[in-house]
Amino acid sequence: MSAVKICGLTRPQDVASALVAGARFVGFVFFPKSPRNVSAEQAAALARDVPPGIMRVGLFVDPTDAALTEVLAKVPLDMIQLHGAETPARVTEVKALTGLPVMKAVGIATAEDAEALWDYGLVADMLLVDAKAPKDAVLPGGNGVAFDWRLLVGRRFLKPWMLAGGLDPANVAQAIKLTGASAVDVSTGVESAPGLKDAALIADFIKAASDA
Ligand SMILES: O=C(O)c1ccccc1NCC(=O)[C@H](O)[C@H](O)COP(=O)(O)O
Repeated sequence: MSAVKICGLTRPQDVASALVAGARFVGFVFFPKSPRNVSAEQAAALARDVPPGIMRVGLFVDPTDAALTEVLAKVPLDMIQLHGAETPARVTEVKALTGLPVMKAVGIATAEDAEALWDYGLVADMLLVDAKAPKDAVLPGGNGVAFDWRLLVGRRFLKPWMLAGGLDPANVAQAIKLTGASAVDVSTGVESAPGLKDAALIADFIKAASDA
């Protein structure tokens, strides 16, 4: 049974759908170019109704210290997700600055990309193994693109990790079986439109992940 993170939540009803269906992580995107971007005030309202034990994850892309501090002053987050080009040293800095666990996203397209997982595993608390963004993409993640999951077969990880990238209710069981992922992350695959989650797709996704 894999734990599920539903990322890019923007509406109270979507947070409720994720919680009712059994999500263990909920993600809020702080990246103005994203259709899933939320302000600190919006995120604070969304995060307030999340019960203890469910991880509230704030997703940032190459954030400044000031940006992190400003959001954390308003939003009760449990984990920081770094989804930009942050170096291992920056991951360490963000952990120290925020006092929160950090999950570092690593984009994978080739076996060489996957090698970076080792260095980030030395410093991050968790790894998000995601597809590398397409060259012309505006967003560094959340593009609904999958990578070749066979690149992970037999790979050892230094830290707990989540599989992401182009997952949906139809393919998540196969992805879990192939990679052995004990946690999975989805955004696009449970949306009716960018930034708008679909309750039935969320429920189908979590059931498929739980049954895998
Ligand atoms: O979702 C966004 O808009 C976004 C913007 C900038 C960086 C990352 C972003 N999303 C990442 C995620 O939602 C997930 O952590 C993951 O990559 C899954 O995305 P998807 O392929 O859409 O399921």
